[in-house]
Amino acid sequence: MVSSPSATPASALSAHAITAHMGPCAILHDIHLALAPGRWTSIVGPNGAGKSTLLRVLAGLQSCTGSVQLLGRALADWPRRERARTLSWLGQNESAADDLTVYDVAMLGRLPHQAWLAPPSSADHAAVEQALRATQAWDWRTRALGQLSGGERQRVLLARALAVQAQVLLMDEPLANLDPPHQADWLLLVRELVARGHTVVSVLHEVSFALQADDVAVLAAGRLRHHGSTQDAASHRALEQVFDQRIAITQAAGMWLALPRLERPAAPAPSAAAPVSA
Ligand SMILES: Nc1ncnc2c1ncn2[C@@H]1O[C@H](COP(=O)(O)OP(=O)(O)OP(=O)(O)O)[C@@H](O)[C@H]1O
Repeated sequence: MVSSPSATPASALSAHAITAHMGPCAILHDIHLALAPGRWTSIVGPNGAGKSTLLRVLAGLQSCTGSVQLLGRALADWPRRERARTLSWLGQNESAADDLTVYDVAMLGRLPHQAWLAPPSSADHAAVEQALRATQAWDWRTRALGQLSGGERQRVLLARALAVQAQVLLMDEPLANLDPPHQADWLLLVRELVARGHTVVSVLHEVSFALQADDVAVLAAGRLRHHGSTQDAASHRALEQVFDQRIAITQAAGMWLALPRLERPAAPAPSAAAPVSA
């Protein structure tokens, strides 16, 4: 079990009355969300729903009104390095120096643990090796990041996030570019993290993968439409609804899966006021 700076907080992460703007546009509207410790939550919703923005708010990377609490303490009250050791972040299309070796990229995850200008400790090296092995990236450790394919690169960036050994991990589209075996490996990895008491929050487009989480937060048009267990029928209905009934959630091989509905939605009936063509 991972340690917590405050005595068993009710939420690993919680958002209170979050509203976020991009320029004049409101992107998130009055979001209230409490994520229990030791669980994996998927954030799901249509394109543009505000999923990445919400994840960035939870990470303290996006300005907003309202407040976010990490382990019971306001995000803004955490000393920077302590927060960086406690909350790890894997962003979408992350940039990283292409000239760095894979090993050095993963070592960046250890920066919050290192004293200013101090060389990496044996614990840092051990954490980096463990993370690179967990993502099957260890064999490329001397290669430059810029020489890797999209999926290989994603596994190195995942290793960087794992090397932090943070109690809370936030991942935006962690499955991007991963092939099916490595998607399955990611799933197993997250389950191991959660079994060890970590809290994981991931934005996932692939609804079938999102349904393997403990909980799902369903967003649409910047509003939280539903938050509940992935096993609950209410969660399935919320997902089908925000995707305009174009998916059907069904059980197969003991798992909940989302299947595409291939029939097109019925066209709206012509309005009485519509002009009649000659
Ligand atoms: N820099 C920006 N300026 C203006 N609007 C933005 C900016 N970044 C994002 N948006 C808008 O904010 C909304 C939410 O974006 P966000 O990336 O959070 O959505 P998302 O649910 O993660 O989408 P997707 O599934 O397509 O990745 C979108 O309508 C998007 O166009």
